[in-house]
Amino acid sequence: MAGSELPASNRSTTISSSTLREVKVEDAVGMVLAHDLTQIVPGEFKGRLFRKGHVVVGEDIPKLKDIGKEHLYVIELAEGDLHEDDAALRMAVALGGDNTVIGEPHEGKVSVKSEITGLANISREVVDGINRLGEIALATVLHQRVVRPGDGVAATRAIPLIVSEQKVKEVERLASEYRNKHGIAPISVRPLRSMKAGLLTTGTEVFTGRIADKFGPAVKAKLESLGSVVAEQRFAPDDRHTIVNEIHYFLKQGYDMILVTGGMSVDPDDRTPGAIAEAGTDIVSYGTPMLPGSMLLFGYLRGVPIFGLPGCVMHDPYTSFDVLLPRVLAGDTVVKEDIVEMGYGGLHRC
Ligand SMILES: Nc1nc2c(c(=O)[nH]1)N[C@H]1C(S)=C(S)[C@@H](COP(=O)(O)OP(=O)(O)OC[C@H]3O[C@@H](n4cnc5c(N)ncnc54)[C@H](O)[C@@H]3O)O[C@H]1N2
Ligand code: MOO
Repeated sequence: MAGSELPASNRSTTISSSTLREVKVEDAVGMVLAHDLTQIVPGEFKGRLFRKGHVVVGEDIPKLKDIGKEHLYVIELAEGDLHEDDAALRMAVALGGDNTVIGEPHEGKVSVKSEITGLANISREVVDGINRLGEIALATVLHQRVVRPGDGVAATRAIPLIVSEQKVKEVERLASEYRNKHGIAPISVRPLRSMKAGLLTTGTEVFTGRIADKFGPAVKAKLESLGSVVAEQRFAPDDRHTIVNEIHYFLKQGYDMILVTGGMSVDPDDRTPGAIAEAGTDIVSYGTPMLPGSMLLFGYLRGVPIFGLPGCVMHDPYTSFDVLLPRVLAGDTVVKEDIVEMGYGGLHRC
């Protein structure tokens, strides 16, 4: 029942059986705003100028005109329809789970934020299924991304001002189907365990003191930023036998993880991959399809995760180590297919 032939002040639109009636801003004094109104001043401000529920007063009129509003809506919601804020909120409540917190509706949007440092668990299947429905939108970070307290993990949004409740019920159905099947919400954050690592730094140039060690501080900082520690660091020359012995020493100490740095590439003095294998490691992969970090080795030595860390981990903030370390800390068993999948989207720097 769109009435475009009527004067603007009387114009109304019907969505499902709800009605949106347009009122000229000059006639809107005393009226309650039906939704948040946004102002954008590039480089200065983007946000809510007026909040849903605000009662319009005379001095609002020039401000409303400044943001391009000549008319405001009066909403008469029909049974079975939802206001954008309520739709976005119900979606977020249905989707958000462990270690997430849901924000207040804002301009038809609700954010789901992380409460902890952890690994985002995002079901791509659920996200795509929801975005196929139309009229509603769900944007998320990538699955397995490290998030910090307060980081956004997802945001829900209603596209029109009024959304059929059926759409939201379908979101709720998809979310609860996922929860029943996987025992976790489709959008959640998995905590990281605190692990103690043994760190072996190889390289004759470092062992003999020709150059100062730069790997130790870098690896310690990476672990500490995720709540773990390097419990002990030791040094070895580029000698396979010594490296094997040092790895076995760490194993005996009962550390949760063993890290070996340097000597991971193609030179004759690069003894680390051979030594890790000789120590008895079940190698999941030597080589990862990600740059930087392509020469990384990952395996398990009697169940203990062991990494061979190539040179770039020393100086690059985001390498294959920064992808795999949080997976290990989250308690995942890393398999070959996890490594295979790192190549798609894995080019960060070369
Ligand atoms: N021809 C090829 N060259 C390179 C390849 C390749 O496949 N073919 N791979 C490249 C990649 S990727 C990496 S990463 C680097 C280095 O790999 P390595 O792990 O073998 O590193 P190193 O040879 O042991 O050392 C390289 C460089 O870094 C210095 N270093 C090592 N450890 C320390 C330390 N603890 N503190 C300070 N500095 C350290 C070392 O002295 C060397 O200057 O290889 C590429 N090349
Ligand atoms: O393993 Mo290299 O570290 O890709 O740069």
